[in-house]
Amino acid sequence: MRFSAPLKSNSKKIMLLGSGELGKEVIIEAQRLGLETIAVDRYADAPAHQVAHRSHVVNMQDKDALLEIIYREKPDYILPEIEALSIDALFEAEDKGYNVIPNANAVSKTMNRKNIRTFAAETLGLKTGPYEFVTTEEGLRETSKRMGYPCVIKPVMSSSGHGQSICRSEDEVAHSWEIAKEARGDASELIVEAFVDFDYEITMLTARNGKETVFCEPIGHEQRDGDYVFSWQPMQMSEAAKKNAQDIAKAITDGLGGQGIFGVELFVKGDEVYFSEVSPRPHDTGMVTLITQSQSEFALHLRAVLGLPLGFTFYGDGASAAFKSEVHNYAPVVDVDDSLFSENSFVRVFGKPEAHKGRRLAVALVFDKVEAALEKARELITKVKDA
Ligand SMILES: Nc1ncnc2c1ncn2[C@@H]1O[C@H](COP(=O)(O)OP(=O)(O)OP(=O)(O)O)[C@@H](O)[C@H]1O
Ligand SMILES: NCC(=O)N[C@@H]1O[C@H](COP(=O)([O-])[O-])[C@@H](O)[C@H]1O
Ligand SMILES: [Mg+2]
Repeated sequence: MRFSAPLKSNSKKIMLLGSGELGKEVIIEAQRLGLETIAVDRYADAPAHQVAHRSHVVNMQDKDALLEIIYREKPDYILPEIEALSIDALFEAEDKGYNVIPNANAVSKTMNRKNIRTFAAETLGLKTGPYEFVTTEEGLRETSKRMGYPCVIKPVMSSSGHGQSICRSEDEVAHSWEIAKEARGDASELIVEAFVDFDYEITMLTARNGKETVFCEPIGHEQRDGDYVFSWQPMQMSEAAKKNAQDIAKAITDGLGGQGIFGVELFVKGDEVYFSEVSPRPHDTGMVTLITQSQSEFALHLRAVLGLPLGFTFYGDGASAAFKSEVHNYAPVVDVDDSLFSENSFVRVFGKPEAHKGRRLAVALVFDKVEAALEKARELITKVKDA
Protein backbone atom coordinates (compact mmCIF):
# COMPACT_ATOMS: atom_id res chain seq x y z
CA MET A 1 0.00 0.00 0.00
CA ARG A 2 1.18 3.54 -0.76
CA PHE A 3 1.11 6.03 2.11
CA SER A 4 0.90 9.76 1.44
CA ALA A 5 1.68 12.61 3.81
CA PRO A 6 -1.05 14.50 5.65
CA LEU A 7 -2.16 18.05 4.74
CA LYS A 8 -1.50 17.59 1.00
CA SER A 9 -3.89 17.52 -1.93
CA ASN A 10 -3.37 13.73 -2.19
CA SER A 11 -3.66 12.95 1.56
CA LYS A 12 -5.86 10.12 2.81
CA LYS A 13 -8.22 11.51 5.44
CA ILE A 14 -10.06 9.84 8.27
CA MET A 15 -12.84 11.57 10.19
CA LEU A 16 -13.67 10.36 13.67
CA LEU A 17 -17.23 10.98 14.91
CA GLY A 18 -16.76 11.00 18.67
CA SER A 19 -13.36 11.94 20.10
CA GLY A 20 -12.99 10.25 23.46
CA GLU A 21 -10.19 8.09 24.84
CA LEU A 22 -10.76 5.30 22.32
CA GLY A 23 -10.70 7.71 19.40
CA LYS A 24 -7.54 9.34 20.70
CA GLU A 25 -5.68 6.04 20.30
CA VAL A 26 -7.20 5.53 16.84
CA ILE A 27 -5.96 8.96 15.75
CA ILE A 28 -2.47 8.24 17.09
CA GLU A 29 -2.38 4.99 15.07
CA ALA A 30 -3.67 6.78 11.96
CA GLN A 31 -0.96 9.39 12.23
CA ARG A 32 1.64 6.64 12.47
CA LEU A 33 0.56 5.68 8.94
CA GLY A 34 0.65 9.22 7.61
CA LEU A 35 -3.11 9.71 7.42
CA GLU A 36 -4.68 13.13 7.81
CA THR A 37 -6.94 13.11 10.85
CA ILE A 38 -10.08 15.07 11.69
CA ALA A 39 -11.73 14.62 15.09
CA VAL A 40 -15.33 15.64 15.74
CA ASP A 41 -17.21 15.68 19.02
CA ARG A 42 -20.01 17.55 20.77
CA TYR A 43 -17.67 19.42 23.11
CA ALA A 44 -14.34 21.22 22.72
CA ASP A 45 -10.91 19.82 23.60
CA ALA A 46 -12.05 16.20 23.67
CA PRO A 47 -9.17 13.69 23.98
CA ALA A 48 -8.91 12.92 20.23
CA HIS A 49 -9.27 16.63 19.34
CA GLN A 50 -5.97 17.14 21.11
CA VAL A 51 -4.03 14.81 18.80
CA ALA A 52 -5.83 15.25 15.46
CA HIS A 53 -4.75 17.57 12.65
CA ARG A 54 -8.11 19.35 12.84
CA SER A 55 -11.01 19.26 15.23
CA HIS A 56 -14.64 20.33 15.08
CA VAL A 57 -17.33 20.78 17.70
CA VAL A 58 -20.69 19.76 16.25
CA ASN A 59 -24.02 18.47 17.50
CA MET A 60 -23.53 15.07 15.88
CA GLN A 61 -27.19 14.15 16.38
CA ASP A 62 -28.14 17.04 14.08
CA LYS A 63 -28.27 15.61 10.56
CA ASP A 64 -27.57 18.87 8.71
CA ALA A 65 -24.74 19.91 11.04
CA LEU A 66 -23.06 16.52 10.68
CA LEU A 67 -23.43 16.42 6.91
CA GLU A 68 -22.12 19.97 6.61
CA ILE A 69 -18.86 18.99 8.31
CA ILE A 70 -18.57 15.76 6.28
CA TYR A 71 -19.06 17.60 2.97
CA ARG A 72 -16.67 20.33 4.01
CA GLU A 73 -13.88 17.91 4.99
CA LYS A 74 -14.54 15.18 2.38
CA PRO A 75 -12.91 12.35 4.40
CA ASP A 76 -11.94 9.05 2.74
CA TYR A 77 -13.11 7.15 5.82
CA ILE A 78 -15.73 8.11 8.41
CA LEU A 79 -15.20 6.28 11.73
CA PRO A 80 -18.11 6.49 14.20
CA GLU A 81 -16.68 6.41 17.72
CA ILE A 82 -19.84 6.82 19.80
CA GLU A 83 -23.44 5.72 19.38
CA ALA A 84 -25.26 9.06 19.64
CA LEU A 85 -24.97 10.14 15.99
CA SER A 86 -27.46 11.16 13.32
CA ILE A 87 -27.83 7.88 11.49
CA ASP A 88 -29.69 9.65 8.68
CA ALA A 89 -26.56 11.70 8.04
CA LEU A 90 -24.46 8.52 7.82
CA PHE A 91 -26.90 6.87 5.39
CA GLU A 92 -26.94 9.98 3.23
CA ALA A 93 -23.14 10.28 3.26
CA GLU A 94 -22.82 6.60 2.33
CA ASP A 95 -25.30 7.08 -0.52
CA LYS A 96 -23.11 9.89 -1.81
CA GLY A 97 -20.12 7.52 -1.91
CA TYR A 98 -18.49 8.15 1.48
CA ASN A 99 -16.97 5.14 3.22
CA VAL A 100 -18.66 4.80 6.61
CA ILE A 101 -16.89 2.27 8.87
CA PRO A 102 -17.92 -0.50 8.98
CA ASN A 103 -21.06 0.62 7.07
CA ALA A 104 -24.08 2.80 7.87
CA ASN A 105 -26.40 -0.17 8.24
CA ALA A 106 -24.13 -1.82 10.85
CA VAL A 107 -23.88 1.47 12.75
CA SER A 108 -27.64 1.84 12.62
CA LYS A 109 -28.24 -1.70 13.87
CA THR A 110 -25.74 -1.53 16.72
CA MET A 111 -26.69 1.93 17.98
CA ASN A 112 -30.15 0.68 18.85
CA ARG A 113 -30.62 -2.31 21.12
CA LYS A 114 -33.88 -3.27 19.47
CA ASN A 115 -32.27 -3.47 16.04
CA ILE A 116 -29.20 -5.43 17.09
CA ARG A 117 -31.01 -7.76 19.47
CA THR A 118 -33.70 -8.72 16.97
CA PHE A 119 -31.09 -9.07 14.21
CA ALA A 120 -28.90 -11.35 16.37
CA ALA A 121 -31.66 -13.45 17.93
CA GLU A 122 -34.38 -13.48 15.28
CA THR A 123 -32.53 -13.07 11.97
CA LEU A 124 -29.27 -14.88 12.78
CA GLY A 125 -30.68 -17.24 15.41
CA LEU A 126 -27.95 -16.54 17.97
CA LYS A 127 -28.55 -17.48 21.58
CA THR A 128 -29.53 -14.54 23.83
CA GLY A 129 -31.39 -14.26 27.10
CA PRO A 130 -35.16 -13.53 26.98
CA TYR A 131 -36.04 -9.89 26.15
CA GLU A 132 -39.01 -7.63 25.41
CA PHE A 133 -39.48 -3.98 24.46
CA VAL A 134 -41.73 -1.42 26.18
CA THR A 135 -42.66 2.23 25.63
CA THR A 136 -44.71 3.05 28.75
CA GLU A 137 -44.28 2.77 32.50
CA GLU A 138 -47.33 0.53 32.64
CA GLY A 139 -45.83 -1.70 29.94
CA LEU A 140 -42.61 -1.83 31.92
CA ARG A 141 -44.50 -2.91 35.03
CA GLU A 142 -46.32 -5.72 33.24
CA THR A 143 -43.32 -6.91 31.28
CA SER A 144 -40.89 -6.99 34.18
CA LYS A 145 -43.43 -8.92 36.24
CA ARG A 146 -43.79 -11.46 33.45
CA MET A 147 -40.01 -11.59 32.93
CA GLY A 148 -39.40 -12.04 36.68
CA TYR A 149 -37.02 -10.25 39.02
CA PRO A 150 -34.26 -9.31 38.86
CA CYS A 151 -34.43 -8.04 35.29
CA VAL A 152 -32.22 -5.55 33.49
CA ILE A 153 -33.82 -2.42 32.04
CA LYS A 154 -32.05 -0.28 29.44
CA PRO A 155 -32.98 2.48 27.02
CA VAL A 156 -32.80 1.16 23.44
CA MET A 157 -30.23 3.82 22.65
CA SER A 158 -27.53 4.66 25.18
CA SER A 159 -24.04 3.57 26.25
CA SER A 160 -21.66 3.12 29.18
CA GLY A 161 -24.54 2.18 31.47
CA HIS A 162 -26.37 5.51 31.16
CA GLY A 163 -30.06 5.01 31.96
CA GLN A 164 -29.59 1.33 32.79
CA SER A 165 -30.74 -0.40 35.99
CA ILE A 166 -31.36 -3.78 37.56
CA CYS A 167 -34.93 -3.99 38.77
CA ARG A 168 -35.25 -6.35 41.73
CA SER A 169 -38.93 -6.09 42.59
CA GLU A 170 -42.16 -4.45 41.50
CA ASP A 171 -41.46 -1.64 43.99
CA GLU A 172 -38.40 -0.63 41.97
CA VAL A 173 -40.14 -0.34 38.59
CA ALA A 174 -40.94 3.37 38.97
CA HIS A 175 -37.33 4.08 39.91
CA SER A 176 -36.02 2.12 36.89
CA TRP A 177 -38.41 4.10 34.69
CA GLU A 178 -36.92 7.35 36.05
CA ILE A 179 -33.32 6.16 35.66
CA ALA A 180 -33.99 5.27 32.01
CA LYS A 181 -34.53 8.96 31.27
CA GLU A 182 -30.81 9.51 31.83
CA ALA A 183 -30.12 7.71 28.54
CA ARG A 184 -27.38 9.00 26.31
CA GLY A 185 -29.46 8.77 23.17
CA ASP A 186 -33.09 7.72 23.08
CA ALA A 187 -35.18 6.62 26.06
CA SER A 188 -38.55 6.52 24.28
CA GLU A 189 -38.33 2.73 24.18
CA LEU A 190 -36.75 0.36 26.70
CA ILE A 191 -35.53 -3.21 26.51
CA VAL A 192 -36.37 -5.44 29.43
CA GLU A 193 -33.93 -8.34 29.65
CA ALA A 194 -34.13 -11.34 31.92
CA PHE A 195 -31.09 -11.31 34.20
CA VAL A 196 -28.56 -13.77 32.77
CA ASP A 197 -26.85 -15.52 35.67
CA PHE A 198 -23.56 -15.92 33.80
CA ASP A 199 -20.30 -17.34 35.18
CA TYR A 200 -18.32 -14.57 33.48
CA GLU A 201 -18.56 -12.16 30.58
CA ILE A 202 -16.12 -11.42 27.78
CA THR A 203 -15.42 -9.14 24.87
CA MET A 204 -14.34 -10.99 21.74
CA LEU A 205 -12.47 -8.43 19.67
CA THR A 206 -13.01 -9.41 16.05
CA ALA A 207 -11.37 -7.66 13.11
CA ARG A 208 -12.40 -7.88 9.44
CA ASN A 209 -10.30 -6.41 6.64
CA GLY A 210 -12.39 -7.54 3.67
CA LYS A 211 -10.29 -10.71 3.20
CA GLU A 212 -10.06 -12.39 6.59
CA THR A 213 -11.48 -12.29 10.10
CA VAL A 214 -9.18 -12.50 13.14
CA PHE A 215 -10.00 -12.81 16.83
CA CYS A 216 -8.03 -11.45 19.75
CA GLU A 217 -7.68 -13.55 22.89
CA PRO A 218 -10.92 -13.25 24.88
CA ILE A 219 -11.04 -10.32 27.29
CA GLY A 220 -12.68 -10.88 30.68
CA HIS A 221 -14.18 -7.88 32.43
CA GLU A 222 -15.95 -6.64 35.49
CA GLN A 223 -18.72 -4.06 35.20
CA ARG A 224 -20.14 -1.75 37.82
CA ASP A 225 -23.37 0.17 37.16
CA GLY A 226 -23.25 -0.91 33.52
CA ASP A 227 -19.74 0.45 32.96
CA TYR A 228 -16.44 -1.40 32.87
CA VAL A 229 -14.00 -1.10 35.80
CA PHE A 230 -11.48 -3.93 35.23
CA SER A 231 -10.56 -6.02 32.19
CA TRP A 232 -8.00 -8.77 31.66
CA GLN A 233 -6.70 -10.85 28.79
CA PRO A 234 -6.84 -13.73 28.16
CA MET A 235 -9.96 -14.89 29.96
CA GLN A 236 -9.52 -18.60 30.68
CA MET A 237 -12.33 -20.43 28.89
CA SER A 238 -13.07 -24.06 28.09
CA GLU A 239 -12.23 -24.96 24.48
CA ALA A 240 -15.94 -25.47 23.79
CA ALA A 241 -16.93 -22.06 25.21
CA LYS A 242 -14.15 -20.32 23.29
CA LYS A 243 -15.22 -21.99 20.05
CA ASN A 244 -18.86 -21.02 20.67
CA ALA A 245 -17.78 -17.46 21.40
CA GLN A 246 -15.75 -17.24 18.18
CA ASP A 247 -18.61 -18.76 16.16
CA ILE A 248 -21.04 -16.15 17.51
CA ALA A 249 -18.52 -13.35 16.92
CA LYS A 250 -17.99 -14.54 13.34
CA ALA A 251 -21.73 -14.80 12.68
CA ILE A 252 -22.60 -11.36 14.01
CA THR A 253 -19.66 -9.59 12.35
CA ASP A 254 -20.32 -11.34 9.02
CA GLY A 255 -23.95 -10.33 9.43
CA LEU A 256 -23.02 -6.69 9.94
CA GLY A 257 -20.30 -6.71 7.29
CA GLY A 258 -17.77 -4.02 6.38
CA GLN A 259 -14.21 -3.49 7.58
CA GLY A 260 -12.90 -2.62 11.04
CA ILE A 261 -12.73 -4.08 14.52
CA PHE A 262 -15.79 -5.08 16.53
CA GLY A 263 -16.16 -5.68 20.28
CA VAL A 264 -18.54 -8.62 20.62
CA GLU A 265 -19.93 -8.75 24.17
CA LEU A 266 -20.84 -12.23 25.36
CA PHE A 267 -22.08 -13.85 28.57
CA VAL A 268 -20.71 -17.32 29.37
CA LYS A 269 -22.25 -20.02 31.56
CA GLY A 270 -20.40 -23.33 31.44
CA ASP A 271 -19.90 -23.98 27.74
CA GLU A 272 -23.00 -21.96 26.80
CA VAL A 273 -22.42 -18.53 25.27
CA TYR A 274 -25.08 -15.81 25.05
CA PHE A 275 -24.83 -12.85 22.70
CA SER A 276 -25.31 -9.53 24.53
CA GLU A 277 -24.33 -6.68 22.20
CA VAL A 278 -21.59 -5.53 19.82
CA SER A 279 -19.66 -2.32 19.17
CA PRO A 280 -18.69 -1.78 15.51
CA ARG A 281 -15.42 -0.15 16.68
CA PRO A 282 -12.79 -0.57 19.41
CA HIS A 283 -14.16 -1.43 22.84
CA ASP A 284 -13.35 0.16 26.20
CA THR A 285 -12.51 -3.22 27.79
CA GLY A 286 -10.05 -3.70 24.90
CA MET A 287 -7.77 -0.94 26.17
CA VAL A 288 -5.90 -3.82 27.82
CA THR A 289 -4.51 -4.62 24.34
CA LEU A 290 -2.38 -1.46 24.64
CA ILE A 291 -0.12 -3.57 26.85
CA THR A 292 -0.76 -7.17 25.73
CA GLN A 293 -0.54 -7.09 21.93
CA SER A 294 2.02 -6.00 19.34
CA GLN A 295 -0.93 -4.40 17.52
CA SER A 296 -3.51 -2.97 19.91
CA GLU A 297 -7.22 -3.03 19.07
CA PHE A 298 -6.74 0.53 17.79
CA ALA A 299 -3.93 -0.45 15.42
CA LEU A 300 -5.94 -3.46 14.25
CA HIS A 301 -8.95 -1.22 13.62
CA LEU A 302 -6.87 0.97 11.33
CA ARG A 303 -5.35 -2.01 9.55
CA ALA A 304 -8.79 -3.52 9.05
CA VAL A 305 -10.22 -0.24 7.75
CA LEU A 306 -7.35 0.12 5.27
CA GLY A 307 -7.54 -3.53 4.20
CA LEU A 308 -4.06 -4.30 5.55
CA PRO A 309 -3.02 -7.74 6.90
CA LEU A 310 -4.21 -8.40 10.46
CA GLY A 311 -1.30 -10.44 11.85
CA PHE A 312 -0.15 -9.55 15.35
CA THR A 313 1.56 -11.10 18.35
CA PHE A 314 -0.08 -11.62 21.71
CA TYR A 315 2.81 -10.60 23.96
CA GLY A 316 1.28 -12.09 27.10
CA ASP A 317 -1.28 -11.65 29.86
CA GLY A 318 -2.34 -8.29 31.21
CA ALA A 319 -5.04 -6.29 32.92
CA SER A 320 -6.53 -2.81 32.82
CA ALA A 321 -8.33 -0.72 35.45
CA ALA A 322 -10.43 2.36 34.72
CA PHE A 323 -9.98 5.45 36.86
CA LYS A 324 -13.24 7.32 37.33
CA SER A 325 -13.45 10.77 38.82
CA GLU A 326 -15.11 11.30 42.19
CA VAL A 327 -15.64 15.03 41.75
CA HIS A 328 -16.78 17.73 39.38
CA ASN A 329 -13.87 19.81 38.17
CA TYR A 330 -13.39 22.24 35.27
CA ALA A 331 -9.61 21.74 35.45
CA PRO A 332 -9.23 18.08 36.34
CA VAL A 333 -5.98 16.81 37.78
CA VAL A 334 -5.29 13.08 37.88
CA ASP A 335 -2.85 12.31 40.68
CA VAL A 336 -0.95 9.15 39.71
CA ASP A 337 1.38 7.50 42.20
CA ASP A 338 4.90 6.97 40.82
CA SER A 339 4.58 3.21 41.46
CA LEU A 340 2.37 2.99 38.36
CA PHE A 341 5.35 3.84 36.21
CA SER A 342 7.14 0.52 36.56
CA GLU A 343 8.75 -2.07 34.29
CA ASN A 344 5.41 -3.81 33.78
CA SER A 345 2.78 -1.10 34.28
CA PHE A 346 1.85 2.30 32.97
CA VAL A 347 -1.04 4.71 32.84
CA ARG A 348 -2.80 6.54 30.02
CA VAL A 349 -4.32 9.88 31.03
CA PHE A 350 -7.04 10.86 28.55
CA GLY A 351 -6.85 14.63 29.11
CA LYS A 352 -10.63 15.17 29.33
CA PRO A 353 -11.23 18.89 29.82
CA GLU A 354 -13.88 18.46 32.49
CA ALA A 355 -14.41 15.87 35.21
CA HIS A 356 -17.64 14.76 36.78
CA LYS A 357 -18.48 11.99 39.16
CA GLY A 358 -18.10 8.64 37.42
CA ARG A 359 -16.39 10.03 34.30
CA ARG A 360 -13.48 7.88 33.17
CA LEU A 361 -10.30 9.98 33.09
CA ALA A 362 -7.45 7.47 32.87
CA VAL A 363 -6.61 3.79 32.61
CA ALA A 364 -3.94 1.77 34.43
CA LEU A 365 -2.33 -1.08 32.48
CA VAL A 366 -0.39 -4.01 33.91
CA PHE A 367 1.61 -6.72 32.11
CA ASP A 368 1.82 -9.91 34.19
CA LYS A 369 0.16 -13.31 34.50
CA VAL A 370 -3.59 -12.66 34.52
CA GLU A 371 -4.29 -13.15 38.22
CA ALA A 372 -1.26 -11.15 39.33
CA ALA A 373 -1.97 -8.47 36.73
CA LEU A 374 -5.54 -8.09 37.86
CA GLU A 375 -4.57 -7.98 41.51
CA LYS A 376 -1.95 -5.35 40.75
CA ALA A 377 -4.38 -3.35 38.58
CA ARG A 378 -6.90 -3.36 41.45
CA GLU A 379 -4.23 -2.14 43.82
CA LEU A 380 -2.67 0.42 41.49
CA ILE A 381 -5.96 2.05 40.58
CA THR A 382 -6.46 2.96 44.25
CA LYS A 383 -3.27 5.00 43.85
CA VAL A 384 -4.84 7.17 41.16
CA LYS A 385 -6.88 10.03 42.61
CA ASP A 386 -8.54 13.29 41.76
CA ALA A 387 -6.32 16.10 42.96
N1 LIG B 1 -29.41 -9.33 30.80
C1 LIG B 1 -28.34 -9.15 31.60
N2 LIG B 1 -28.08 -10.03 32.59
C2 LIG B 1 -27.03 -9.86 33.43
N3 LIG B 1 -26.19 -8.82 33.37
C3 LIG B 1 -26.40 -7.91 32.40
C4 LIG B 1 -27.48 -8.01 31.47
N4 LIG B 1 -27.42 -6.97 30.62
C5 LIG B 1 -26.37 -6.24 31.02
N5 LIG B 1 -25.76 -6.78 32.05
C6 LIG B 1 -24.54 -6.26 32.73
O1 LIG B 1 -24.45 -4.85 32.50
C7 LIG B 1 -23.31 -4.57 31.67
C8 LIG B 1 -23.61 -3.43 30.70
O2 LIG B 1 -24.65 -3.79 29.85
P1 LIG B 1 -24.61 -3.39 28.31
O3 LIG B 1 -23.33 -3.85 27.73
O4 LIG B 1 -25.84 -3.90 27.67
O5 LIG B 1 -24.68 -1.81 28.45
P2 LIG B 1 -23.91 -0.61 27.78
O6 LIG B 1 -24.45 0.60 28.40
O7 LIG B 1 -24.01 -0.76 26.32
O8 LIG B 1 -22.43 -0.74 28.18
P3 LIG B 1 -21.16 -0.32 27.28
O9 LIG B 1 -21.56 0.85 26.42
O10 LIG B 1 -20.16 0.01 28.33
O11 LIG B 1 -20.82 -1.55 26.51
C9 LIG B 1 -22.97 -5.87 30.98
O12 LIG B 1 -21.62 -5.90 30.57
C10 LIG B 1 -23.30 -6.87 32.10
O13 LIG B 1 -22.30 -6.90 33.08
N1 LIG C 1 -18.43 2.22 26.39
C1 LIG C 1 -18.25 3.18 25.37
C2 LIG C 1 -16.94 3.95 25.59
O1 LIG C 1 -16.12 3.61 26.41
N2 LIG C 1 -16.73 5.02 24.81
C3 LIG C 1 -15.60 5.89 24.95
O2 LIG C 1 -15.86 6.87 25.93
C4 LIG C 1 -15.95 8.15 25.33
C5 LIG C 1 -16.98 9.04 26.00
O3 LIG C 1 -16.48 9.38 27.25
P1 LIG C 1 -17.25 10.46 28.18
O4 LIG C 1 -18.55 9.81 28.53
O5 LIG C 1 -16.34 10.63 29.35
O6 LIG C 1 -17.41 11.71 27.35
C6 LIG C 1 -16.23 7.89 23.87
O7 LIG C 1 -15.86 8.99 23.05
C7 LIG C 1 -15.39 6.66 23.64
O8 LIG C 1 -14.02 6.96 23.50
MG1 LIG D 1 -21.87 -3.23 26.77
